Amino acid sequence: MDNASDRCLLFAQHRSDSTFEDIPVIDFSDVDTTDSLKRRALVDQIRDACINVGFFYIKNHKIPEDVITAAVEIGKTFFALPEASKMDLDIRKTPNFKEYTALLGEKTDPNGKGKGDLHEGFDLGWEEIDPNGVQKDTSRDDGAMSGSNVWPELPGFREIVLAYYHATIQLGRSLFPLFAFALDLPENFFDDKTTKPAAIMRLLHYPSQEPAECDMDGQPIGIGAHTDYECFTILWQDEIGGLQVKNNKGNWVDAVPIPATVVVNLGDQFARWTNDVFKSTLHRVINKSGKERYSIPLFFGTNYDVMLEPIPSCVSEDFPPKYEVVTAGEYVKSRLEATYSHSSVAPTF
Ligand SMILES: O=C(O)CCC(=O)C(=O)O
Ligand SMILES: [Fe+2]
Repeated sequence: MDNASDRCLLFAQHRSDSTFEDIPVIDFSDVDTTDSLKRRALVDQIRDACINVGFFYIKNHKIPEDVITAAVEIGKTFFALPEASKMDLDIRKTPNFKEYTALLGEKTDPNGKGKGDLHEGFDLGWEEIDPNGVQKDTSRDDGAMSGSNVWPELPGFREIVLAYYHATIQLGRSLFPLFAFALDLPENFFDDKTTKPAAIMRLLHYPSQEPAECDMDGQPIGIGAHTDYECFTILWQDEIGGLQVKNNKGNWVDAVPIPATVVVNLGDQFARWTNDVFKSTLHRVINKSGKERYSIPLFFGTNYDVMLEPIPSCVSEDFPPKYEVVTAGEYVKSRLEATYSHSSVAPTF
């Protein structure tokens, strides 16, 4: 393949005509292999999932189970605190979309008919782990979500949550060379674009909804239909279920919980960068299980100042650029502002 048009054709050939009914499960046991055939086999599965589904599960992801369990449990402890103490950390009191969002505080589908999303969340951004437990000033001034984290006064919370955060960041970093390979780019293509990655993590809690509340007609929904804003999301979900992904036919496909996996889905930064060769797929959550649901998405974006311009292998005369070029930070910030804009109390951006 020696010109962009041929490569676009190649990507188009990978696009299957049929719509997906299941989300593929990809085994990452061989992610560090030096065997080029095995690596290519892994990349082929990833390319196929990125072009046709926009979602895949990873099994053998190497995030230690005890690190996950500890983060989930301390998250449950946080959400069980009295509402007043959680509201001390209200996201509207900080300039960079950090800390606590109450039930109905967000409306992830700004066009949705409901009052907002039926979940509460705790948001944090990039922060180094200090072995002495001393909080470093990690504030950055290069875009939305870049300021320092603020932590609840819950013993162990910061260390436990950051341990999960950094284990998941490590998995995220191992994905970029694979995505680059899948796009016929040098494997280090994303290295200089992810030196200060926008890596936003959320602890989420979804109360159960009555089935009658799920008719989408003016009623709240766990999280409204949306695409994610960054390059990709790594999502841990518990065994309750409720995440749904929209396929090409317009049907909602359940992303059923599979033990010992994480879900990866592509976001809008990749869709813009690849001129929609990689899909940023609509998804939503409805928890009608009768039980509480917990999940932890980590949104892995590029440095905020990176221009989201289509990579050459994804544009040609037949596939002209679809999106206006903006920086990654401007894009994420505009989407976050839309998500919170329905609230009666405006955040202090
Ligand atoms: O909780 C989930 O399963 C999905 C959350 C999600 O889509 C998001 O936070 O963007
Ligand atoms: Fe999402």
